[in-house]
Amino acid sequence: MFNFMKKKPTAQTETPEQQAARDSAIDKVLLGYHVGDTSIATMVTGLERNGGELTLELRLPHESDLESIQQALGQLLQPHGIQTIHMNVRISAPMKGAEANLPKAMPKTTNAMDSQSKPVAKSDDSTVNAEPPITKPAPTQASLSAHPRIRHIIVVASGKGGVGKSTTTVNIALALQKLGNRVGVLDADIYGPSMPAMLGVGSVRPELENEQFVPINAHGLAMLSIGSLLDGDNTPVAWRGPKATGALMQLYNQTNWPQLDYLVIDMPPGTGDIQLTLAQRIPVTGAVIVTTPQHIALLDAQKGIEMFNKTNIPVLGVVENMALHTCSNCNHTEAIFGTGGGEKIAEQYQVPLLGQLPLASAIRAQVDKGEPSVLVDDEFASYYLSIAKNIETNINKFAKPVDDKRIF
Ligand SMILES: Nc1ncnc2c1ncn2[C@@H]1O[C@H](COP(=O)(O)OP(=O)(O)OP(=O)(O)O)[C@@H](O)[C@H]1O
Repeated sequence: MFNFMKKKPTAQTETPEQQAARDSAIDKVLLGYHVGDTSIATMVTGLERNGGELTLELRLPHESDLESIQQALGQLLQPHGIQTIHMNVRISAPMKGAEANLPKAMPKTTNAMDSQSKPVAKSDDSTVNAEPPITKPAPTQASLSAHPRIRHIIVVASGKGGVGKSTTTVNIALALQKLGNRVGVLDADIYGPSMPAMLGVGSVRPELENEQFVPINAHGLAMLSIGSLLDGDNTPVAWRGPKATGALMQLYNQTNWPQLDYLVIDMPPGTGDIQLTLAQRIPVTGAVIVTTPQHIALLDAQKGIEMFNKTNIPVLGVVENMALHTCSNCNHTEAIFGTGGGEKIAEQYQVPLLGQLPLASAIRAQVDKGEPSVLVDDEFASYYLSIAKNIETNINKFAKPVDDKRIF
């Protein structure tokens, strides 16, 4: 089920349970309604509900019959308490050379009770009007409510792939658990979901309970990965745009997360649309940026920090991975890539340097075995524990305001 819900604080008297039930019913309607052969849920790029008022952002195929979509959704959603639907529609450009008679835009507001709604405006100018701008501003972090059962959401990001983000995520999550916290992990790395293998649960599939995913118990962590939902072994997922963000939002929203002190999200590498959308839709307490000492990785890390600054997500700090080399023969540790990269970036952007990690074949060997360093408490566990302690020290000042209606 797709769920793009952003709950706005309203004067409504819905309890969180009622909100969740209504949101879930709306998701089902969207999932079950098809445009051509495709569920309209995959065309939703934004969704917000405020009581009986629903705002949908949609990207529809150019041949869509907007008027009948509008009326059908109105009728289907009315039994679920939706009286008004606001729709902002982008129409995909037609195939080159195709005849087109594209609608300009949906009427801004539709009364779902009114089956005699006005015809959709049409335009003959397909080139100019194929992509009418979305007029609604993107959601901001300040407008997102905290998850009812999750105290802190931490995203672990890197501007560049292969810097050890997932290895660091899994070890930090285990370290936070070791410090006495209830911890969940959401593997959002659609390009190479590696959490299940790193936690030794690669072949386990999550169960469904009341149409919600039940996270996999991975050494005490509540883990869910886009990889756990794929049949293939290590095939990178080439999803893009709304489909990817829709699937990831579904993992976040449609999962029966237990009571958690921390949900650690392993983000896809990079600073593109998917990362930006996730950062705008999930109520994040703070971001951890993983980088390596090499200059190019640092430049990419800067892009990451700038993206989080733009979306008003506090950067909890930078982790410099593979900063030191530990010789597997003599255990001597040395900064073979030079020193000071992480410190420089931390200083420049006024963010803490949470820690520096050695490049050590044992760290790789442990995650390859599905038994990360912190789990087996090897000589590298203390580095991750120290980072987790630094995160704990910093995080409370960034905590999201707690909703009065929280159910714990
Ligand atoms: N500190 C380290 N010492 C030695 N090897 C490491 C270290 N950190 C990560 N690795 C290894 O580097 C490789 C890449 O790590 P990882 O998959 O965590 O990176 P990533 O940034 O998540 O990659 P991607 O962006 O492709 O998902 C893995 O083989 C991992 O075992």
